Amino acid sequence: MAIKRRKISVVGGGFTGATTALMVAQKELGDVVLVDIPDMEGPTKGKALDMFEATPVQGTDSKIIGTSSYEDTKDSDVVVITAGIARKPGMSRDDLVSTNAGIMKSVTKEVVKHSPNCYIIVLTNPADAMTYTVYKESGFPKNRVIGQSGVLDTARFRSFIAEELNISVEDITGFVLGGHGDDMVPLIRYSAAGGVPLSSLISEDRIGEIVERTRKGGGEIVGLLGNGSAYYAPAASLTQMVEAILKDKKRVLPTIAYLEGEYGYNDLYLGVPTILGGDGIEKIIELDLTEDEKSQLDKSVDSVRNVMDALPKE
Ligand SMILES: NC(=O)C1=CN([C@@H]2O[C@H](COP(=O)(O)OP(=O)(O)OC[C@H]3O[C@@H](n4cnc5c(N)ncnc54)[C@H](O)[C@@H]3O)[C@@H](O)[C@H]2O)C=CC1
Ligand SMILES: O=C([O-])CC(=O)C(=O)O
Repeated sequence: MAIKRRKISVVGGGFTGATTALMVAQKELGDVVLVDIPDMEGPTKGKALDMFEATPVQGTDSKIIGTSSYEDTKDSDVVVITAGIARKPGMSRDDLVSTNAGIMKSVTKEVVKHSPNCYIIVLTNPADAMTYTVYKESGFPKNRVIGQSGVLDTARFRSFIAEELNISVEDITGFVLGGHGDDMVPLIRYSAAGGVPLSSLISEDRIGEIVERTRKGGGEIVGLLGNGSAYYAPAASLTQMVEAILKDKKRVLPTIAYLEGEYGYNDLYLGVPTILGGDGIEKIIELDLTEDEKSQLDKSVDSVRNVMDALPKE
């Protein structure tokens, strides 16, 4: 049987969605379908066509189309959901909950109807609660519904550390746990530069400042942009996750995963270290936490549960 190209659909053709479509195509991970609402059909088609016209120059054979019809997404291997509203200065991610929960429900119905076997990656904020909403609405097994927060939060942390030490970003490893909010938990004990623990390279006070900047990393960009939120680093993070699944790379990446007892939490989507491969979240890695780390994680979980309490009830 002939080998078929992979198909990746990106729902929401705004800043993050369009940038993700471009990055996924640049990596030749498959053909890309960018979907938005009917009112946005023209701009969505225009963006996709513009990207497609870049492919001869870039030497990449990905087809890219824009559409408002889910028929075009039929039989996608991976669907990335970025649909919804983004925050503006003065807002928290949690202020988006009711509008975006409604959008998640309607989008998920269409995704499931047209691609019943796909892997779904959710970006839309508040990301932990939106991933939970998509999981419940889809009826998919938990390994096929994955949220994005930790790759981005860890990338921010790694960038700031690399800048501080003036060494390659590639040599910095780290993990950020917890909800995608201002009390996420960067795990210093598991962070290193070229394998050397951070605590022996940077003072405790300075690490504290970098942790704080990481926690507020999304807000820093919102403040600078003035009308919307980050999209280059979020799109790069989504692309890495799509690649991990489609190439069955079994990457160790922090993702928003469904917990059933892991870390002591139940019926909750939360950022934790996972193995991401050809079957989605193939494993949740349980790290030993100190009392202080666990209490920071509990605080982050309380924030996620508060947002979940604000989800529209059935
Ligand atoms: N989890 C994370 O790490 C991050 C999450 N985000 C979140 O991602 C979401 C998208 O952000 P941006 O792309 O910057 O926003 P944007 O406003 O540029 O794009 C959102 C797009 O979704 C579309 N849309 C709205 N309802 C839709 C529906 N029912 N079906 C299909 N498309 C629909 C809009 O027309 C718009 O084109 C926001 O909620 C933002 O907070 C953004 C960055 C990082
Ligand atoms: O800050 C926001 O609203 C968007 C986001 O989640 C991020 O950039 O981390």
